[in-house]
Amino acid sequence: MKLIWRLVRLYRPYSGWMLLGILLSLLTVLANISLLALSGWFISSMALAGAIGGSMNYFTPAALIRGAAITRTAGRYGERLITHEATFRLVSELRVWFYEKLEPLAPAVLQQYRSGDVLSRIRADIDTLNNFYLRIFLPMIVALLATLIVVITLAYYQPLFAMVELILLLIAGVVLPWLLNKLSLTTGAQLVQTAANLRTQLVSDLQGMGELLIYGAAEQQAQTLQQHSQALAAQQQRLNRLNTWTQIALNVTASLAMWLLLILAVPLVRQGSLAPANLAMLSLLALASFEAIAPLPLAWQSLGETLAAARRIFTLTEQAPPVQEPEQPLPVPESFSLRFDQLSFRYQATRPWVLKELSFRLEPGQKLIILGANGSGKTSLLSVLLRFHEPTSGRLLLNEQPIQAYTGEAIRARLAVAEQHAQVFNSTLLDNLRLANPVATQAQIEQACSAVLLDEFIQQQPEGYHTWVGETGLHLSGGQLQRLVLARALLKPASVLILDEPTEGLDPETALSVMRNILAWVEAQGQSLLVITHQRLGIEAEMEVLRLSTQPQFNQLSIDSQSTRHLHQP
Ligand SMILES: Nc1ncnc2c1ncn2[C@@H]1O[C@H](COP(=O)(O)OP(=O)(O)OP(=O)(O)O)[C@@H](O)[C@H]1O
Repeated sequence: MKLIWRLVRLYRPYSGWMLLGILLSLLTVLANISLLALSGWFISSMALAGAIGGSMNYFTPAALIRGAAITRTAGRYGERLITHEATFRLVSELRVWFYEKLEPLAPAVLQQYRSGDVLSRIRADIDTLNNFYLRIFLPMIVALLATLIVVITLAYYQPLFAMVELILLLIAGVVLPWLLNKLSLTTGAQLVQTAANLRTQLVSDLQGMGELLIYGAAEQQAQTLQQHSQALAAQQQRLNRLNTWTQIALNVTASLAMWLLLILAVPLVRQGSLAPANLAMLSLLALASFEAIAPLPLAWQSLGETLAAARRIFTLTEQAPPVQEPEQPLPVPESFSLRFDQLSFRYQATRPWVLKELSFRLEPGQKLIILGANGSGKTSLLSVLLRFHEPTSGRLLLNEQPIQAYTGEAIRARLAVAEQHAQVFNSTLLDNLRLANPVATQAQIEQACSAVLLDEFIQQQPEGYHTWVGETGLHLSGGQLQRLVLARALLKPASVLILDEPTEGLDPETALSVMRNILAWVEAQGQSLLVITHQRLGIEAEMEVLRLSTQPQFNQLSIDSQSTRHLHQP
């Protein structure tokens, strides 16, 4: 119930559209019921008038029948138009809402999910939420209102008719759907999960197709995919079978209603307390009213599927962001110092410490290398600085104010970062470079590329800066990709340039030249420079060097013996 209430709240901005959809749908159903009932009355009246040689005014009923037919057609058209418009608007808004909810969770929380899983939630689960209004909420409300109107109409002629009709409508609208729901709830939830597993597996297999072929594991993966597909088909088949049987039971109940009313009405006609023409009208009214009930079994069946999709979406969106943003943030000045003060960090309370009581300082314009072996926590340190993770204890100060006083966005706006496994987008070199600085001039872009020695490669390309880099930069060599990421970071107008393993994939000669050029670049821009690396870069003499221990209990940074200068210690 809580889940349904949360769904209703999401739909609230579209309540006007939804209400109009419900009204049009109710009008259509009532027009259809009236059409059948009036036709029954009209044909019987005409036959009776003919039989006794009497006359009757057939203009009014004929006009009413025509009116009902037109209302039914126009109502159906309007209802489809409005309900689908409302749903499409809602789905597009839902995707944006979901994306906005994901943003603060990236990357810390999203790392716990497979990329295909998140993709599946944003696409298929949100699509499934369509069902809630179209297949569940609307048919239920319309069925309820139509039942009320039909039962009141029948009660006007004979309370017993109303009672019989109500019982049969309840069987068709509540008992049958309840049974179907009970039988299909587990399968419905399994179906959502299996479909999600299948998509996740497909995305992951397509991304890693190269490795699967190299390790000869493609056949095995294909078998897993086949198992998921077969499970999905079996679940869909079971749901379809259940649905077909329910529809049959529903039709039988509708016919039963018509026959029972006929049987109950005949003695009344004989007694003269019911007009003969009303016999056909009331029994056809009873039969037609089941049209309003017909979508209910499917509505209940969709409920399992829809609630499972909603649960998967809400589980993700309701995760607490790893970092709390301040209510009244301080502005981040253009130039600032950073100070780690006895800072410790671990990813979870149950996991080992990654950083332990770390203290160091980065002043404006300072150039610092943090040297540490693999797994010593260099990238984690960067994650804390970028506000992707909260320090577990100790303080990180920006201009001597706790980092929590600033928003993550404002801090990141002042930092230019070339991450170790940075993402490049499936676009041109230029687009990827402009990401860091959309207003960069061509001259600035060329300078940055020349600093990282990428200019020659770009000039050799027939399409120059418009060369396509491919998915995750696949059209580039490892070294070219690394230099593209470095050039992108140089282009960002930031106070601090941070490079994580900047020379990864570069040959020693290129690496040294690139690092020297970067030093000159930050000098010219007046930026601070923080380099984190596991290997010496050959520029240590021109920077301050700190060494990070691999064992967090000895994590205090030591000043590297080979460095020439001393670090500002807090
Ligand atoms: N998202 C994460 N969740 C849990 N543990 C993590 C996560 N990321 C890193 N770790 C762990 O934290 C430790 C430090 O990892 P980190 O990537 O910060 O080291 P590093 O010094 O950058 O290593 P390298 O030089 O190999 O890139 C490692 O033991 C790693 O397994």
